[in-house]
Amino acid sequence: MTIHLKGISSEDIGKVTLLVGDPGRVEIISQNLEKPRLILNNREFVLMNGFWNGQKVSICSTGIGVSSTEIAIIELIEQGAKILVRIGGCGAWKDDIKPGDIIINNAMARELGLLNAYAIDSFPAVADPLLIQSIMEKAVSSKFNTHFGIGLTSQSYYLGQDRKPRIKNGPNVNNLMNYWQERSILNCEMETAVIYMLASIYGIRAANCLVVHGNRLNNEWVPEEEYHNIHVKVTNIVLEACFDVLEKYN
Ligand SMILES: O=P(O)(O)O[C@H]1O[C@H](CO)[C@@H](O)[C@H]1O
Ligand SMILES: O=c1cc[nH]c(=O)[nH]1
Repeated sequence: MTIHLKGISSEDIGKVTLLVGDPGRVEIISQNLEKPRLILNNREFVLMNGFWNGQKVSICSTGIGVSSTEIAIIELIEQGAKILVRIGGCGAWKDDIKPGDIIINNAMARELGLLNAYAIDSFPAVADPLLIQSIMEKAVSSKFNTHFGIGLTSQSYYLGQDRKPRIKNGPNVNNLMNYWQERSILNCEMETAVIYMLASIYGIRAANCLVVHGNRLNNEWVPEEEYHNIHVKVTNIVLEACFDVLEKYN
């Protein structure tokens, strides 16, 4: 079942698999690992593995959005991935969340029909509670401002995230950001719901730990180099949390 993650085997998958959207970020965060090794580079999918405190970890890019993420997750899980954590970027939709802060989402809202090849819309997009708790504790004791709550996974970057390209009105998007703000949504990105739903369907653990790339209300964004450095630090926080959960609960 590795039509896109061509030729990988269960040997390539670590005890923990970190997921990023951007293929370029795989190598950046692999600097946290000992003996980092490139396993695969095909289309939007880059897979590396290495060791963290002697434990095997893999890092895989999912590309942007639902379809490429579904492909990566199915192929990783079917090759034995048991813990998936998305370390990615997001936009904050709440005024007190600053660029460079961290957001951990316990659940995701999403548009109707997302993953309806797998389950009807009432199926939840929720994180593993133990993993989320552990990541939350590590993040809070780090120097980062950390926020916790429900986010939105959108299938669109422009109109579906309340941006205004030349076409300013779609069938469902009037006051979209305001609609979700009134429902206490913290942030928006494009992959987490897919990961949470497929992990729940397969009975494995998943969580996220996102870096706020920018605040959509005041349009402040983190400079690119700082943004990458934050992802590197977040990777260590997440790995500590995952291996704590593995040690306590297996
Ligand atoms: O920072 P990454 O992980 O690439 O993710 C975010 O950035 C992309 C949009 O620019 C989407 O994939 C969104 O979820
Ligand atoms: O606003 C943003 C920022 C990062 N990723 C998104 O999908 N949206």
